[in-house]
Amino acid sequence: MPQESLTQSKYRRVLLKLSGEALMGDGNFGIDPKVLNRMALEIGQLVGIGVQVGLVVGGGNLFRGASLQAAGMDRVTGDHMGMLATVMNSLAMRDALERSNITTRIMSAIPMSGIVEHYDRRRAIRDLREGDVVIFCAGTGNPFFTTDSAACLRGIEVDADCVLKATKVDGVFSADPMQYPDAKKYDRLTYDEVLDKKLGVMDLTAICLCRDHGMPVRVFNMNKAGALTKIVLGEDEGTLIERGTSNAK
Ligand SMILES: Nc1ncnc2c1ncn2[C@@H]1O[C@H](COP(=O)(O)OP(=O)(O)O)[C@@H](O)[C@H]1O
Ligand SMILES: O=c1ccn([C@@H]2O[C@H](COP(=O)(O)OP(=O)(O)O)[C@@H](O)[C@H]2O)c(=O)[nH]1
Repeated sequence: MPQESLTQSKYRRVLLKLSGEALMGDGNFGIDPKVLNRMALEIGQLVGIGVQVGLVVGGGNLFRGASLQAAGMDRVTGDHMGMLATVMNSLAMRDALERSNITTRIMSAIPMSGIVEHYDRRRAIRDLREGDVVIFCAGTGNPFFTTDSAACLRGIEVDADCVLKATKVDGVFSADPMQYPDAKKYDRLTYDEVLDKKLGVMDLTAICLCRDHGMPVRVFNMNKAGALTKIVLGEDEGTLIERGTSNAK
């Protein structure tokens, strides 16, 4: 790991959350290989400057328990399908990363011998220290949770400096910017402001977990080329959610 590079970056270790929907690109289901390759490139830039990268990939491009339930399926079965969807996305992401010569491990919350390793926190930390990208798949392993919560949980467990939530929008807004184009973007928010204002960018369980453990979360637009690298170099991209004061009023 290049020591002089490490001094440039604001973070030593990050937990990056990619939504499953981001992997669809312009499609409305599945995985777009062009998007995978672009993300691998961006993640490779982080690894190149010495940042340790943990990754959680969502499953919403394939299955979501809540949508399957709305179509009549048992919720827990739907959530199991959603968690398995995150495994498929993670396999595709590892493939893209390894084609870019980035050593990558996948650890699953649900044992899946022969396909991926079972999650082991100490092993994950060792692998991160060695510069491998570690993808945490199958969410938390439990129904009724989301991969946002899984990302925050794993981020806290492996002692990441920040959870970086990649989305389709530029940060956290006063209302969903997809529905309300006039919504105001926040640069900084406290956890309690996100909860009090019910800002829907991340589920509330995830925000509560981060609040209780002081884990900062930065929400940013993954479609902006170079945004991820700017963030680890300390630039003010997107919205930072953390303890303390804000500009939200
Ligand atoms: N207050 C808000 N600020 C920003 N985005 C919001 C807000 N409320 C809802 N959203 C929506 O949340 C989405 C981000 O969540 P994400 O996990 O990336 O998507 P999804 O849940 O569809 O997979 C954005 O695309 C945006 O439309
Ligand atoms: O700990 C978890 C994480 C995910 N899921 C299921 O997996 C689906 C896909 O995850 P998510 O919706 O978070 O994906 P994203 O929105 O990031 O694409 C969810 O809808 C849930 O059905 C779950 O049951 N438990």
